Amino acid sequence: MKALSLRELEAEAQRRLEPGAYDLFAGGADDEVTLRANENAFARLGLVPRVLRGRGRPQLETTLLGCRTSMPIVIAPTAFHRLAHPDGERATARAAAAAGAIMTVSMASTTAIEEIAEASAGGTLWFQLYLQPDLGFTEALIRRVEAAGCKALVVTVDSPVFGRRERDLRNGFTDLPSGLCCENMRPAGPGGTRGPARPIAFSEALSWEHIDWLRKSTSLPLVLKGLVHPADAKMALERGVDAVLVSNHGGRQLDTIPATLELLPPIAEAIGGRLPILLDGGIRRGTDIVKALALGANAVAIGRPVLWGLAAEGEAGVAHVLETLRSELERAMALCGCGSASDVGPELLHVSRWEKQCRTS
Ligand SMILES: Cc1cc2nc3c(=O)[nH]c(=O)nc-3n(C[C@H](O)[C@H](O)[C@H](O)COP(=O)(O)O)c2cc1C
Ligand SMILES: CCCCC(=O)C(=O)O
Repeated sequence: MKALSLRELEAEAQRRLEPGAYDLFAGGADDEVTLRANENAFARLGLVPRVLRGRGRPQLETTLLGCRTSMPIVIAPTAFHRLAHPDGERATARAAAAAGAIMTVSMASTTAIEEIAEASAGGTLWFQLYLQPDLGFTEALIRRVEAAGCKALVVTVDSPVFGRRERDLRNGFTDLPSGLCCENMRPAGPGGTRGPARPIAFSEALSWEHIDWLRKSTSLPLVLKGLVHPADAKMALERGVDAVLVSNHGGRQLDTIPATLELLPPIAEAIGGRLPILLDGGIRRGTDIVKALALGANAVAIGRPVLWGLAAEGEAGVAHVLETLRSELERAMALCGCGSASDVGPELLHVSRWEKQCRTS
């Protein structure tokens, strides 16, 4: 039987995965406060629909950074797809392309970007980058990514150091199993060969100057991933980036960051419509997407659900995730009286009486 919801799909994936791999995908940092907060925030915010607006079937197509997409749902970068399923990132890319959705390939993919691009066969790929202190290596990787046809660089800025994931420490999960590696981290060797994969470096020295350097190093649009402070959103505007992705890394980096949904309104205010805003963290239902759009996001990104689909059924599982969320979003918009994203606004959100009182007192 096909999973009816993304939550059912997670249960199916958990049955299929080694416990250590499940924990690696499911887990967060420290006490996992942020991990839980992301999903809970959606449940706490109510929707108050409009009726009798006669808007017809909701239209979900949209354009992000010049890329057409069938719906405002992007695949967030997640590492190690071949740990979820032997077909790995190729399967994800095929499912995304068939659904007309954008896939963000992780720098820590277990399949090389060129092979993912081949599997994607004309689908839209973005590439996620951890800026490496070795700028020569970073630049060579950017050239690789451009040559493979990726349409944007998603630069992750929330990881000056790696978060502490206690499930992995408890499970002794420190390395990928033999035969798997971060294929994009293999520098070019002589005669078209590739050397052994380098470890991904996390650097506390990264600064806005590196973003300026990146801006000059590529003509690809730049998305900053992992912004949660409105002051940083203003900096992003000044530095000429092309979009921001409001993210707390799915609760895997700094624990106790509030839910991304709660952090979105001040960021949307700071950006003031001048850049597209994406949000990730805890999106599991079509109604979650309506809430993110109502608070100012142009699109959302999904991380773990894609891994659950992949683990459960490979390409067909990822296709099922995308189709489930697409149809849930369409139904939720119809039930809210919305014919397109432009109908989705804060008037649909329920601000409880006690919240109003807290704000005014
Ligand atoms: C297993 C796993 C691996 C991840 N790998 C990366 C990564 O390589 N690069 C990155 O920027 N974010 C990575 N993320 C964070 C996701 O891009 C995204 O921010 C997060 O998963 C969104 O939350 P969700 O899983 O609740 O949808 C990873 C998340 C998970 C769960
Ligand atoms: C070295 C791979 C990093 C993947 C990542 O970002 C995550 O697990 O959250």
